[in-house]
Amino acid sequence: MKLQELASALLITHIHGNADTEITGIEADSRKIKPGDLFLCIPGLTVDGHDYAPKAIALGASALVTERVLDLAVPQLVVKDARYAMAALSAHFYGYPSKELKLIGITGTNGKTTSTYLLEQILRDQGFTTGLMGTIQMKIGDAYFEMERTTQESVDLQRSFRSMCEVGTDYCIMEVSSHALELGRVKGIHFHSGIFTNLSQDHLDYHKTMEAYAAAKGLLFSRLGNGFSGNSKDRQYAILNADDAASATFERLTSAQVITYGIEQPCDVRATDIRITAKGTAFKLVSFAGEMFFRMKLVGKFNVYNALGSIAAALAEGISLEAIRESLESIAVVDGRMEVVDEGQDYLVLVDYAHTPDGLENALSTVREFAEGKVITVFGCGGDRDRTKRPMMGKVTASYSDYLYVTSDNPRTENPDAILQDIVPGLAEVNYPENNYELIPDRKKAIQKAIDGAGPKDVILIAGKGHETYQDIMGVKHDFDDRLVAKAAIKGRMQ
Ligand SMILES: CC(=O)N[C@H]1[C@@H](OP(=O)(O)OP(=O)(O)OC[C@H]2O[C@@H](n3ccc(=O)[nH]c3=O)[C@H](O)[C@@H]2O)O[C@H](CO)[C@@H](O)[C@@H]1O[C@H](C)C(=O)N[C@@H](C)C(=O)N[C@H](CCC(=O)O)C(=O)O
Ligand SMILES: Nc1ncnc2c1ncn2[C@@H]1O[C@H](COP(=O)(O)OP(=O)(O)OP(=O)(O)O)[C@@H](O)[C@H]1O
Repeated sequence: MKLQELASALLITHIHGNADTEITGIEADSRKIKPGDLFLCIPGLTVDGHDYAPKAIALGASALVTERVLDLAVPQLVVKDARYAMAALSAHFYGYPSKELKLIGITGTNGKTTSTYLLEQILRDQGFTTGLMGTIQMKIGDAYFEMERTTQESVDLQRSFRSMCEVGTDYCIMEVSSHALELGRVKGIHFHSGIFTNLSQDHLDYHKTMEAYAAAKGLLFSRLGNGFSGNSKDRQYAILNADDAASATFERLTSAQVITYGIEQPCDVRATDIRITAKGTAFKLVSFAGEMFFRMKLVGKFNVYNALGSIAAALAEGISLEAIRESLESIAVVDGRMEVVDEGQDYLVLVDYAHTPDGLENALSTVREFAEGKVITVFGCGGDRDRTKRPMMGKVTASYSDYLYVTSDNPRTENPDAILQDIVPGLAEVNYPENNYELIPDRKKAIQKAIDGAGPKDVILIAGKGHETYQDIMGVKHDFDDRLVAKAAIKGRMQ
């Protein structure tokens, strides 16, 4: 594509340099430049992409997008906001692929990953070709890719959507993080529907206030507005959790058709008569499409919410309640979410990704409902992330646990002992007895100790890492998988 053609996406008519320069790719990271690429100079939060322009040119970049003219011998598109330009240009370069897919975005503090898998399963069982994007992985056709972030940068998103179109994808289900919404990563993307799971404290290191965090989430719904999805005449849906106060605001922001789901408040898709055991969840579904009993293998009331959001989205696509039930009942586990580590021991070991105060509260209140013995929790808090969450997470775990092992969870560049000390005031807040907890920064030792000390029928919840297979210490990712560590410890104890 010629540079001039690309510039038309931004209504730019003046180009510094040769407007006929051929652009064969588009990239915002100098380390990934290939000859012929347009390099976007993004002023970041840590470094300025303009500083990497010479490196990009040395690797073959044929033109630049800049926020100021650089004294470099390649054509330049000078823009006011390079991030915005990145979103608009990459959508244009890849031919607006999101208009060729039915894209369902899922946002909220907790439950995004789980919900993507539930909805994906329902749609696949109907014979649709699905793509998926989220924290654990991206799926394009039959290929799987590991993800660096929950929601990619706009260039990578558009590229991925184009690849999905090429393999005949009908639906893409993607997690949309608040960072992505705030940083404009999803600008210029046509969403068919949006699902909101819930809102509770997280990521305040970035958003600073809950109001700003909520406003970022709301951007998904304010964009779902014109009643039509891309070029097609399909109706857009905003699927909102009626039990979360933020939904009322999102409902006001959107002009898409709203479908509400929940347990407590009157709504369109509602679960009643909920039963929760260590083996799964049962509930009666009452909806505009009829009533039906569901029996899922997924554990926890929060998974009823995740199921309800997916049921509402699937009903909006015209899928029958019977078919939805069959799909949901076939799902055994979502990677690292309430995953049971079973070596035949007489106590229950669960690995769960809960890493927010609300996520922990949901996971632990569920465990409390079925635990016949003591509840023992192993958990920690991430380094270089929202510090105000730490005492809150301490308070929540203490409120629901009989014994606690406070340990490390990706300390990153922080001192692990200092993070543990930030959690302790939360325990004190609920007068948690000092001899009911131990601070063990070494996560492997903490898990081993929890398992060695468990009695018959006790439940050990190992929270925070879920599917993750590393521990980030000083920016280095060391192999670490809670499930493997727990398995080895259980076997070790049996010998
Ligand atoms: C807060 C945030 O999201 N920051 C993202 C942002 O960083 P930044 O603006 O500081 O960028 P930067 O690192 O200063 O770089 C500026 C520019 O220079 C370029 N550069 C940089 C170095 C170089 O050698 N060459 C080069 O070209 C970069 O590609 C970039 O275009 O742009 C970078 C480039 O795309 C991202 O890597 C970075 O994500 C960081 C790693 C991150 O941790 N993001 C997390 C917080 C995040 O996005 N999380 C959400 C939510 C997860 C959840 O819900 O739990 C997610 O969607 O994953
Ligand atoms: N609907 C929900 N409400 C509250 N907590 C939930 C819900 N669903 C899952 N959780 C808890 O949050 C944890 C993370 O779930 P999941 O990975 O689905 O969320 P997520 O929104 O994708 O998280 P992240 O943005 O950090 O990747 C689970 O392990 C569980 O403990």
